[in-house]
Amino acid sequence: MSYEDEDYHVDSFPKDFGYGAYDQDGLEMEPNSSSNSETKPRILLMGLRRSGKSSIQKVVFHKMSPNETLFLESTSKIVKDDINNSSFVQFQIWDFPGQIDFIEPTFDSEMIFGGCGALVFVIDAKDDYNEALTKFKNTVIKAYKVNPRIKFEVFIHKVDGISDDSKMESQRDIHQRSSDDLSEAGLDQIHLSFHLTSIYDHSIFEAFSKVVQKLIPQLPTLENLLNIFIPNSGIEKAFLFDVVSKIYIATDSSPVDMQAYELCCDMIDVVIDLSSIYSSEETAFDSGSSSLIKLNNNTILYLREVNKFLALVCLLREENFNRQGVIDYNFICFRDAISEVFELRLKRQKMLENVDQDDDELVDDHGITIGCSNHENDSTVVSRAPKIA
Ligand SMILES: Nc1nc2c(ncn2[C@@H]2O[C@H](COP(=O)(O)OP(=O)(O)OP(=O)(O)O)[C@@H](O)[C@H]2O)c(=O)[nH]1
Repeated sequence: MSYEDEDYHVDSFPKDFGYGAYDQDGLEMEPNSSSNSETKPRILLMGLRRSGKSSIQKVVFHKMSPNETLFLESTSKIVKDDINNSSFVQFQIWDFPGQIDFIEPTFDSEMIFGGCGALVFVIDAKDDYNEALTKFKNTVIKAYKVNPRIKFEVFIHKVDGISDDSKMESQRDIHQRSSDDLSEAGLDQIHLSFHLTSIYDHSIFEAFSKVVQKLIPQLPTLENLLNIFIPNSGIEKAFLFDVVSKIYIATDSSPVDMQAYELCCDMIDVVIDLSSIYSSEETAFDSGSSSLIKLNNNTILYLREVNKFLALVCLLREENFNRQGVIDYNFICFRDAISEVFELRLKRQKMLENVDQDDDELVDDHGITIGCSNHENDSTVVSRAPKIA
C-alpha cells in the first residue's frame, strides 16, 4: 500500500476507531435523532474569538495535528460534537463562536446551561485577558443562576513558549481577579478550577481528562480499584485510558507526574500504530491487545486491554515484573470488577429508560455515561471487591 492511497492517512486512527459524526463545516448539526443524546451531559467550550476552542476540540477528539489548526476558520454557529456510540465515554461538546453574546435576552440560557455538566472557558494567555475575564464573569453568573451544578473549568491556553514563571504569574493573576469578580457579585461559593494548557503538548489532554473525570459518577470506585490493584502488583502508577482520545478516565490516588502521563500516552500511540500496520483496521485494539516496553532507566511500561475502548497502562520497576503472573492475575480481577461497575451503570440506565421518569431527575443526572457496549449477557451483578493475590 502506498502512502498516496486514498484510504491511508498518516498519523490517523483506523476509520472505525473514532468518535461519532462531526459537523466538519462548522454548521449547526441537526437535532440529535436519538432522545438519549438530548440527555447526554454537555461540555461547553466558551471564550473569546481565536482563543483556541475549536483547536482544542479538534486536537483532543479528532486527532488533528496542532499545526493544522492554523488553518481553522472562525466558528460562526454553535458546533455540537457527539462523543458517543463508538466511544466508551459518552457526552456532547458544544463549541461556541467567540462572538456569541451570552447575556443577550435572545440567548436561550435555560436550554444551553440546563443540561450542561461542565463549562470550559478558554483564555488566551498570550493576549490581553481583561475582556476575557469580563466575559467569563458574566457567563459564570448567568450559567450558575440556571444550573448551580455546573463545573467551571478555566483553560489558561496557548502557554507554549511562555516561561514557567510567566505561566504561574498569569495563573495567579487570573485566579485572583476572577475570584474577586465573583465575590463582588456575591457568588463566593462557586468553585473554579484552573489549568495551564497548550495543544502543542500533552497538557491539553491532561486538562481534559480532569474535566471529564469530574463528570464520571463511578470515579471514586475506579480510583479505589486502582488503589487496591497497584500496591498488590508492585506497580508505581497506573492510568485507565479512553484509547481513542487518550484522556485518562481514572488513575490511582498518587500524584500525577506529567512525564509519566506523556510516556503512557505515547505508548498508546505506538501500540495502535503498530497494530494498524500488522493487523486489519478492525482489530487494531482488541481483547488480545497488550504490550510491554522496557525503558533504559530500569522502568517498564505495561499496557493491557480492559475492553474495546479502555486500556490500563502501568509504570513499574523492572525487578517487579518478575512476578508477571501475579500482575496478570490481579489485572484479570481488576478487569472483572470494572465490567461489573459498568454493568451496574448500564442496568440503572435501562431502568431509568423503562420507568416514566420525571424531568427533574433527568436534568439532575449530569454524569457521563461510561458503559460497556458489548455485554454478552446481562446477568445479575453482585457488587464485590476484586480478589487480589
Ligand atoms: N500557540 C498556540 N496557538 C494555538 C493554540 N491553540 C490554538 N491556537 C491557535 O489559535 C488560533 C485560533 O484557534 P481557533 O481554534 O480557531 O480559535 P476559536 O476560539 O475556535 O475561534 P472562534 O471560532 O473565532 O471563536 C489558531 O491559529 C490556532 O492554531 C495553542 O495551544 N498554542
